[in-house]
Amino acid sequence: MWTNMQTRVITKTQGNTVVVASPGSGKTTVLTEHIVHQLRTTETDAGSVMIITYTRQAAAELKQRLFSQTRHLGVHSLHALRIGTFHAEAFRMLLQTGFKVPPVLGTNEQYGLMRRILHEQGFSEPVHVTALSQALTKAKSTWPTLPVPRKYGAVAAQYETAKRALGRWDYDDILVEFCSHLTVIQTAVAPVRYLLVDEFQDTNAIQWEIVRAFQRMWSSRLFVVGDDDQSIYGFRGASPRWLQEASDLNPPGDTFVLSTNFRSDEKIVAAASQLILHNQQRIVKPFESNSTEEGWCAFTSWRNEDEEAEGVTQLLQRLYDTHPVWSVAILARTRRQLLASWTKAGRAQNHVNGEWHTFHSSKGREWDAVIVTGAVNDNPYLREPAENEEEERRLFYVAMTRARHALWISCPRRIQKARAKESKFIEETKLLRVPRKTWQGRVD
Ligand SMILES: Nc1ncnc2c1ncn2[C@@H]1O[C@H](COP(=O)(O)OP(=O)(O)OP(=O)(O)O)[C@@H](O)[C@H]1O
Repeated sequence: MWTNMQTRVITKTQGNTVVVASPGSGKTTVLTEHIVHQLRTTETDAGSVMIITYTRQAAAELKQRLFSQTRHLGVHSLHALRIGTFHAEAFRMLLQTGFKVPPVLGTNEQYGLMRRILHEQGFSEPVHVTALSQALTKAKSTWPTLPVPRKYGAVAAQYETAKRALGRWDYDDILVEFCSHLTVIQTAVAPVRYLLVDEFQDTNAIQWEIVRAFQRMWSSRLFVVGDDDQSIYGFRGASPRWLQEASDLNPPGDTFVLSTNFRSDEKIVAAASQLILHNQQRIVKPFESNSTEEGWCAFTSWRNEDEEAEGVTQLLQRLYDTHPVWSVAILARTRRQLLASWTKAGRAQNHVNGEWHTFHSSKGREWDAVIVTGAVNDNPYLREPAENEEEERRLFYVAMTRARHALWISCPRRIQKARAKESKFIEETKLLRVPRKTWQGRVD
């Protein structure tokens, strides 16, 4: 049963639409329903519609949802929809212009080339390869492209020369080249009359430029959904600013706020709401749970990572025994941290169920039970200290809001033999510390 606000968004057939929404409020669901409604009830030509998702996996899931939802509805034109990431759709359009598009370097090839150049310049790796690649991505996430920081200037120039000599592009070049060839694209490619973008809070400046270019070239209608509180790709130049800007450009009646969370039980929503209130730069919006269940939300601390891993393993075992059909995820801030806890948990016990994800890769997903591990300040697993506290808080918020019924937060007081301090975000959630013995609570 849709809420009134969801119904208004789904059935809107005129003008631009901006949907600003809280976690679990049905952004992706509403976008999918909206497009089905659009195709069923209006003369919209599916070939003139483009839907942008943030990852290839999200594009595949959206396609699957659309096809399964419309199987019995007589919508036959779905195959004509263009669904993909900004990069994939820009690449396809460049190919359609007849422009000679060179092969794009895969990540391993790109890192190999960078490593060779860094080695020749006497830099050490692997930290610098990652840092260089991120610096280049960030520079090219704006339009026109920004200069890279001075530290990387010489090596970045050499990398660009070497790449050109090989006759290759890298991933970041796709959007830069796209923006450089708008005139030919406008005439050679089937117009995009309706552009829909999911996860709009993770748009960067060059992607926003592409949205604006579509509007200039083809007067494209725009439908975007996003949650500024879930903007977590600042290191790639993403900013929640464009969601605000899209909303500001819209007449007030065309911006909608979805505030009812259909995913998480009450305590989880209450704790996450408390946390995100601490961010200053955000669109203030209500956030309430639709669930009639209290749910479970608890945190505890451990002497060290080994003890934490043992606690998590016991919890997983208990969950497996008491709630065998529940989906479970174990989340950590970084991949290295995840690997460390997975190894420790695996060593403690062979039988470990659940999916293991970083906070970033948990985005857009949901599980019945979520265990957030290694919740400390100044996380030693981060290669560079976190610069943007608000983005770190958003990451923690994304992790917490993946849970449907039970959320456990866990903090080791020593990491890699050094003292670690409990994450300040835990206090901000207003959760009270639970003794280790009763941490499992909900499943005991
Ligand atoms: N009106 C509704 N009634 C019942 N369930 C709903 C309703 N709208 C959405 N849902 C369910 O709520 C859950 C969250 O929906 P969805 O994944 O679309 O949210 P989202 O806003 O994209 O989430 P997030 O941004 O946190 O990833 C899904 O399980 C979806 O089926």
